[in-house]
Parts: sequence; structure tokens; C-alpha cells
Amino acid sequence: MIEIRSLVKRFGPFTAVDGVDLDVARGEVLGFLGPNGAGKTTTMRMVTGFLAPTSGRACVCGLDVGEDRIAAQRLLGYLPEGAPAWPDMTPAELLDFAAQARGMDRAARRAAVGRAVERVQLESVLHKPIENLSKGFKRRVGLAQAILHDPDVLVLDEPTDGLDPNQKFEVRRLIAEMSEGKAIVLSTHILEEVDAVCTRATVMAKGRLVADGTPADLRAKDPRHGAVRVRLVDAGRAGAARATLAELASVSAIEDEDGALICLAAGGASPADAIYATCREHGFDLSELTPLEGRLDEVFRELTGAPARGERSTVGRTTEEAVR
Ligand SMILES: Nc1ncnc2c1ncn2[C@@H]1O[C@H](COP(=O)(O)OP(=O)(O)OP(=O)(O)O)[C@@H](O)[C@H]1O
Repeated sequence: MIEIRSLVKRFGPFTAVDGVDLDVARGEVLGFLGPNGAGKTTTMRMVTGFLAPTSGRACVCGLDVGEDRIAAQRLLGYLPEGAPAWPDMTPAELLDFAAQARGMDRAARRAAVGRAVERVQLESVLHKPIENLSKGFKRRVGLAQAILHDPDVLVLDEPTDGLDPNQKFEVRRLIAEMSEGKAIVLSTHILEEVDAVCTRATVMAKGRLVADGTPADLRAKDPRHGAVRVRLVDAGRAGAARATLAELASVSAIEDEDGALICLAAGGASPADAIYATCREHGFDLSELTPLEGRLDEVFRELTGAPARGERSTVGRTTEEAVR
């Protein structure tokens, strides 16, 4: 439902978006991750027709946003960064105005506004000036505006920014609920949001997409994916256990962390069973044996050029190389 091809945006000599290709299908909730200034908002503004690309194109439901902007915008809902709105209007007035701008008659407007208000729970502030609302409610007004016409494609720039934990939960629930019939793209700095709501995640850095996959795919890029954390009842025997476990074929290397041994997987099956059996055999009493999935924050830091765990650069290399 969204097709992005070789999308480029230059501001003078600066390239903010540098050849992005991306497809998003119905039913997908795509998390758009990246550090500040990576080009997420610029990409979203081009996809929604609010900024013309320098080259390349974006299509929404088969319509080229550059050539058919108005028709494409009918099919999409957009929550811009910060959700700008007229401060002296009330949510009721703003939403009615937005529905009019979308060409709805009075009855359709009433139904659409009522539905959106109920979905984002705006009833209590419906007739208060937007300038007097908390950041969270302002964000929700923006979200109601974006979903007013029940669009097939939703582009949400940091939809949970400024919301308290309960509101974040509600918005994520709403996104998950709506995802079945729509293609949804959301940008976020909150990695837990990717797990909570996204079926797929892309990471953008310096205008380029540097990763694309399910949250589990991304996590698997962490060298600690598949590793096992081992803690002994008698910490004094950790050195002996380390030497013994390092001999296992399923363990490629062992790192120390807060008194625990992190046994990195050599690839293939988890080393957990072999570690357990070896510890029993040698009388190393275990207080912990935890398989590790890998961490999104580590992968994110690595992909976006920040120093990862222990200042080492490891993603993309084999586990064996990583620990050398
Ligand atoms: N109108 C503009 N003129 C000049 N430079 C711009 C303009 N809009 C964006 N930029 C620059 O383009 C780069 C990408 O900005 P963008 O807002 O897309 O990043 P982002 O990934 O959304 O960041 P954030 O997470 O902070 O919202 C930044 O360096 C920004 O300063």
C-alpha cells in the first residue's frame, strides 16, 4: 500500500534522505527507527505529500504522491511531528473543520468525529480550547484528526510522544486494533514500542535504511542473540567453570558481566542444554541459566554508529569474530 522508490531529499548541499526504497503492505505496522536527524520526518513528509522529493517517488495505494497528491492524501491519515493545531479552536471545532475539508456532509461529519473521539478518548476535553490541553491530549487530537476518515494508510510521526504510560498503552492498543485493514508507519524513539506494536521495523541512519525486518530479526543481529547467562551459587568457582564451558563446541566465547558468565552461541542450537549438563557433571551449582534473545537497543546503537556494548563494534560480524 506504500511504495517508496529511490527517494532522495536534499536541502541545499545537505542530503537528508539518500535513496530510500521501502514497501509497506496492508496489515503491517512498520516502526521507523533512527537517531535524531536520521531523516524519518523528512521521509514521512514526502510520503504524505507535504514535501516534494528531490528525486525518486512515493506511491500510496498505487497513486504517485507527486503526481496525484490530493487523491493520495484522501487515502491517508497523517499525524505530523508535534501535531500542530489551531490553539484557540476546541477539538470539536477542529475535527469538524478537518471533516469538512475532507468533503464530508453534516451527517457524515458527525459520525466520523464521534467515532474518532471515542477511539482516542477525547470526550472530556472536546469543548476546551486546544491551547489549554495537556501535551498528551493535544497529541490525541492530532491522532483523531489522522484517523477521522478511516484511511487505508496511516503515517504517524512519534504518536506516543508526550503521553503518559497509560495513554501510551491506549494508543498502542488502538494502533494494533486498526492495523488489520491498514498499512501503518510510525516513527518512534522508544524501542519497547517496536515490540509492543510493530510487525516490522526499519532503522534509518544518515538518510539511509540500514536494517529492515521483524523485531526478532533485528534482535538476532545482537552478538548475544542465543547466548546463555550463567551464574554460579559459589562465585569463587566462576574461573573454573569458565575454563570448562569454553571447551564446549556450542560455545564460541565467554564474556564476564556482573559476576555472571555470558556464553556466546557458536551458531545453530542453543548451548543451554550442554551448559546445564556440563555444570552438573562438574558439580558447578547454578543459580541462574538464562537464554538471551539479544537486545534491540544494542543493535540500534550499533547500526546507527554509536558505540555498542563495551565500546565494541560487533553487529554484522560472526560471533567468533565479534569476541576476538
Ligand atoms: N527544511 C529543512 N531545511 C534544511 N534542513 C532540514 C529541513 N528539514 C530537515 N532538515 C534536516 O534534515 C535532517 C533530517 O531531519 P528529520 O527531521 O527528517 O530527522 P528525523 O529522523 O525525523 O529526526 P528526529 O528523530 O529528531 O525527529 C536533519 O539534519 C534536519 O536538520
